[in-house]
Formats: sequence, C-alpha cells, structure tokens
Amino acid sequence: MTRAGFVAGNWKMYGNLVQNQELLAAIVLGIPSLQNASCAVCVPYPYLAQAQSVLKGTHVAWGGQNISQHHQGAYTGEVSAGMLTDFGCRYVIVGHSERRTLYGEDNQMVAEKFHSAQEQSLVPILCVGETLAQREANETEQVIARQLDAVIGLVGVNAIKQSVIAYEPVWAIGTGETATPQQAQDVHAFVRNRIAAHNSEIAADIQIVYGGSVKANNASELFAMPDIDGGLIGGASLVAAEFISICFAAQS
Ligand SMILES: O=C[C@H](O)COP(=O)(O)O
Repeated sequence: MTRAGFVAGNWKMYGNLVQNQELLAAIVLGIPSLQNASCAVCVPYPYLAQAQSVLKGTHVAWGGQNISQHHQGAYTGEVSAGMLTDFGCRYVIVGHSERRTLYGEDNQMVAEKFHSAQEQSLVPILCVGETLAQREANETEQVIARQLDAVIGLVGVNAIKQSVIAYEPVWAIGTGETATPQQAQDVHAFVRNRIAAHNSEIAADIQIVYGGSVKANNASELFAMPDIDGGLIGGASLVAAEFISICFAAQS
C-alpha cells in the first residue's frame, strides 16, 4: 500500500498577526488541493484563532506545538489539549527536541502529553531523535527506542495508529545540515520495525515524517525514500513558496 504523504510546518516562536495573515493566505492560495497527501501548520498559541479563521474549510489543517500533560488545574502558563480543540486544531506536536532540551521534558512526560492529546481526539505528532553526541557514540537506535517505547508503554501500540511520528535528528535542526536521505531512511526503517514488533499492520500504515533542515530543494529526495512519508518543517515553513513546494513534494 502507499501511505499518504504528510507535511507539517512548525512555526516555533515566530510570526505576528500581520505576517501570519500574509503567510496563511499565500499557503491557502498555493495549496488548493493535494494528491494523496495532507498538510498542516503548527502555530504559536496566540495565533490559533487566526489560523482557524483563515484555514477553516481549506486543505490546510492547523495545530499547536505543545500541550500540558494535565487536563486542567492550577498550572500557570500551561495550555491543555482541550483548549486546542476549542480552536479547531487537528494536530499537536509533542516531544519536540527543543521542549526536551530547553524545558526538561523527559520520555515519561512526553508519553503523558501524547495520551492527553489523544484523549481530546488530537493527532499527536511525536518527535523522536538523537543528539550529535549520541549519534557519534552509536546510540541513535537506543535513544529512539527509549523515546518510542515510553509512549507505546503508556498508550499501547493500537493508540500509536492515530498519530504521526517525526524523526528529527537534533544535529540537523535549524543547522542547514540535513541528514542524508539514507541516514534518515535507516532511522525511519528502525522506527517502523520497532512498531512492527508489536503490530505489523500499524507499522505499515503509520506516517513517519522527517524533520531537520528540509527545504524545497531537498524535500523530494528525502520523501522518495521508502519509509519517509513527509516532513516536519521549521524554518522553511515560514516562507510560503518553500512550504508550498515541500507540501507538493509529499504527493504521490
Ligand atoms: O520542527 C521542526 C524541526 O525542528 C526542523 O526545523 P528546521 O526545518 O528549521 O531545521
């Protein structure tokens, strides 16, 4: 079977009302439809209402970049999965390496966030990936296995079915240094095999996307690999023409 492609933009902490309006309008105009692929933008919380208002009824979905693992409560500054659904979100990124590194999110917390997202019918985009030091120490597979197993251990493999997995080698994020298609493919195949050990059907169906310096000029080559189903795009998702072209590269 051919899995559908998927591309999500992660705007990180960039944008303002005026720039967003221009970017979203250009994306909507540039992506009237996609063949066997879908796309989304994950915007900062304050702009969810803006994304909803511009993207509703279009081919571009939207989502958040993080959620609390808690349902509600005295957690100053946090945002729950339910709050994202109030703004029509379909997706939420969990476990991005910037959250893991800068905000101390460990595998258990990421698994809880994944669970919390699914409880509200959001599709979690689960990020996994190794640092440069871990790659150089030949620990890539162990690191990713731990990140994946923590989630499967908490929610079970059947729940994984309703998610997207994003392999993002930390050393390739925002650095301009992309993993080669073969390096990325090797890890994607590892992730798929690890899931296949639990359930081969789910492993065959799940979308595994790559993130780390994906641009319009390298997307096709990456997405052509058998286990790479699309991308999670940082910097290039802030440039309409780049993002649109990456989304088209995920078509099949
Ligand atoms: O979530 C997106 C990744 O962090 C990739 O960012 P980048 O495309 O700017 O390297």
